[in-house]
Amino acid sequence: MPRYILVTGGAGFIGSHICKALSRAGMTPVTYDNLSTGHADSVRWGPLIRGELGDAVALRRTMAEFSPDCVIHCGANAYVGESVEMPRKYYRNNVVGSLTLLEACLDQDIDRIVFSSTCATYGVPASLPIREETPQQPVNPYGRTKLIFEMALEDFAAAYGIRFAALRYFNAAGADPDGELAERHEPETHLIPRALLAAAGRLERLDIFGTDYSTADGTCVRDYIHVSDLAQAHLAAVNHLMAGGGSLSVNLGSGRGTSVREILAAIHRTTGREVPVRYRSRRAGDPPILFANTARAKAELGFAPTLSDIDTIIRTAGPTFGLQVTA
Ligand SMILES: NC(=O)c1ccc[n+]([C@@H]2O[C@H](COP(=O)([O-])OP(=O)(O)OC[C@H]3O[C@@H](n4cnc5c(N)ncnc54)[C@H](O)[C@@H]3O)[C@@H](O)[C@H]2O)c1
Ligand SMILES: O=c1ccn([C@@H]2O[C@H](COP(=O)(O)OP(=O)(O)O[C@H]3O[C@H](CO)[C@@H](O)[C@H](O)[C@H]3O)[C@@H](O)[C@H]2O)c(=O)[nH]1
Repeated sequence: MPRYILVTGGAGFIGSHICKALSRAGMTPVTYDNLSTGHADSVRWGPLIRGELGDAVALRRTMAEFSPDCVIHCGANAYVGESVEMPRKYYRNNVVGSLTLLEACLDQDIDRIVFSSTCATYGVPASLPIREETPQQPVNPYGRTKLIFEMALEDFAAAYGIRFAALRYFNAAGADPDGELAERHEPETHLIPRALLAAAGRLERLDIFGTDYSTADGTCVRDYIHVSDLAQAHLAAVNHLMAGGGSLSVNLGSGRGTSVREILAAIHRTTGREVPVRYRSRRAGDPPILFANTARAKAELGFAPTLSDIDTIIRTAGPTFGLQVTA
């Protein structure tokens, strides 16, 4: 009997890497995706069901057809800036759509859910490194929609006996080391792909948003985690729930902070290319420093990243943009 795992957003950047990892572990991912930002040609390891999170009928039909052991819920809108301008879209998709999915799970007796949450739920953290107990005080609509669904999961778990893993990703980056998948967002807003586009001459220059932060070099610090490491953490979470493990909320990061300037230095080191830059003012809503305490991921899921050093992240992402990288 094939073991099916339903992956919403499986055609997206992170979801497609998760599907590959599930397949390698002997499971069959069933992608449920409306292809709003995902790509059909990234769905290679199981069926693609083209559908909306808000479509309760299609969700129930898909669940009845495959009887998945677990749902991994990656489908969402995920641009912080857009969420400030278009909160309606974010509440509709990330809250109403996610609740429609959760109710369908209840109705179809699917009681294991892995959720793509985010360190954006912490807002400007009260202390560093960020622990799971650090107060969650999101500073933008995107982070709030993700926190609302975390709360729904907790309430549904207490009342209806579902079990969940809320995985709070830090900054996903890099690409499949085999070169089968890439980060393909349109528009691309993330730092590393934009910097690589600039290094490759496909973008005139990279805007650096703020050089006056109270960090060592004045630029923002983030915790970059390789997308294939993230995928492995999802496998660990699925296995945890399948083995009867309890609900948990876990940070997924490398545990290290890297500044914007350090990213540019790594690109120079690994590709030999300078990134042409322009200095701009701060981007609204950007916390100065975010990085994870990773102890719980290690203790509860046995998860430790192996590809998340910056040079490996750049080396795996570089070829997507036509850049030669050092071995
Ligand atoms: N990229 C990051 O650094 C990061 C960090 C923290 C959390 N996350 C979360 O991880 C998840 C995946 O992010 P990503 O970077 O791969 O984004 P992505 O845009 O590449 O993937 C999202 C996928 O969800 C699909 N989708 C969106 N709305 C849908 C709907 N209503 N019905 C069906 N499918 C829908 C899209 O078509 C796409 O394939 C998101 O939930 C995001 O909030 C991402
Ligand atoms: O052209 C650019 C793009 C970004 N940055 C800076 O680079 C850092 C990283 O930015 P970006 O790559 O856009 O990621 P975040 O804004 O940190 O958001 C990502 O990481 C979050 C977790 O930290 C997730 O929740 C979001 O979904 C995901 O988009 C920030 O300090 C930005 O100000 C620049 O200086 N220039």
